[in-house]
Order: sequence, then C-alpha cells, then structure tokens
Amino acid sequence: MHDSLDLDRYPQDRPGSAEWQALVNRCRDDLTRTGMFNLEGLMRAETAASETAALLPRFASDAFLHERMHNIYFKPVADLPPDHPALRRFHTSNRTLCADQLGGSALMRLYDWPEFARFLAATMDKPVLYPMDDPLARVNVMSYQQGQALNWHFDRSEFTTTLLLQAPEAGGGFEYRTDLRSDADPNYDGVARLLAGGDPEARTITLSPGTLNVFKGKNTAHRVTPVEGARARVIAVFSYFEQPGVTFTEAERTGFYGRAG
Ligand SMILES: O=C(O)CCC(=O)C(=O)O
Ligand SMILES: [Fe+2]
Repeated sequence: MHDSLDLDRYPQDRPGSAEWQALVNRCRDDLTRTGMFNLEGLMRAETAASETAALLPRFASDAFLHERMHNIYFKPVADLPPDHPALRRFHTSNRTLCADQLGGSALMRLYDWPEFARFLAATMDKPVLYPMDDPLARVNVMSYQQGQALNWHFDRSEFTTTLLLQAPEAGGGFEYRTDLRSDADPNYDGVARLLAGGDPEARTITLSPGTLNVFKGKNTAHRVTPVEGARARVIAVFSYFEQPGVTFTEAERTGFYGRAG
C-alpha cells in the first residue's frame, strides 16, 4: 500500500507498534473531543488525482443520479406534526458510483486491506470491523458538480468514514454539529434551531484531497454545502460493520442506487 498511502506519516501497516498506537490514541482523543478525526494526506496526492481521473468519465455515463427532497431523518417522524420545524425539507443532488464499478482501483484495495479495517476499529474502540459483502454498498464514490449538495441528515451507522479524492474550487464544505442528539434524546428543538441556521456549535471544514475523515455520523447532524465552480467534489465513503457478511436487501439497494445489482 506504500505506493498509494503515506505510511511513513500514518503507520497503519505496523499494527501494535508504538507509533501505530500513538496514532490510534491521537485519533481517539480527537473523536472524544470533537466527534471527528482527520488524516490529511493519507492517500498520496498523485493517487487521489489518478483515481479521480479514472472515475470522472464514469460519473458522466454510468453513475446513479440521486436527486430528492428530504428531511434530516429521510422519513416522517411519528411524534412530530408534519409542519414541525425539525422536519423542514431540503434538496439533495449528487451522483454515486458503487463498488461493482470500482474494481481494480486503489480505493477498493484500501477498503479490502485488513490493516485499514484494523486501524479504524482501534480508533472507534471496537474489537474488530469487517468489510461488507454487499456488491454495491461496500464502497461508494460520490460526485458533486456545481450547485449539487448533500443536505442535512443523520447517518444510520455510528461512525462514517470518507476519503476525499478531489476538492471543488469553492463551496462543498462539510458542515457538522457534533452530538446534536443522543440515542436517548432526539433534541427536536435543537434540530429545529440548527436547520434555521441558529446553532452556534455548527462547524464547517473543507477537506483536502487524500484526507481520511471519520466522524460520529449517527448523532452528528451534517451536510455538504453546494459546490461552486467547474471542478467537482469527489469523495469515497467506506462501509464497515461489526459483523461479517453484511449486505443490504434488494429493496435497500434499489432505494439507494436505483438498481439491485
Ligand atoms: O461527503 C461527505 O463529506 C459526507 C458524506 C456523508 O455524509 C454520507 O455519505 O453520509
Ligand atoms: Fe452522512
């Protein structure tokens, strides 16, 4: 993996060594303090650029256009009236390529590299993480062209793991509000305040190409702001689970990607 990753700076290939443990500890501290950690330049700039160049034509021809209005939960909430301000609806638009379209890429090699899952598990304080068996969902790459955005949402999984391949000229920021809710408290008033633009704890970061970003997506509200300029924002999302062999149902695949296989 040395050809595509900066393993001198981020020794993911040496699990259990003092320098590996120091990096894990730094990531854990960041997660506890801020709900997020970033490894800037984990993927080499040349690799991120060549992966992007190979994918850009496929976004034009083969990708699923995801375009919809949705609330932060992607569904109605039984305890709330439909006009509750926590259920405000927003527009999302991006294009997705799935794992079955990424064969042979450095991204898939990284996803299936056992030391990467081992490192991520350690940062998240899990005994082990497994890649999915789902032919589409294992790794997704999303592209956002001018005006496209991923709007406010919470993720289904506890943690979300992304790697930016190409940054846009402007816009395309990652805006997030750590621990806006908890498993015990949905904090609908807090959600409504965030959506109205009134949460002073909201933060925006712009990722640089090659950066690994891990955040607590289940209870951290987050969005990608609209991209500006001619260069698309291109980002990979890796899905791991605590059990081996996880797949989506055909209905889930069709809902997420417009096709079952
Ligand atoms: O593109 C990003 O930075 C975040 C992606 C995300 O939130 C998601 O895939 O659920
Ligand atoms: Fe998300």
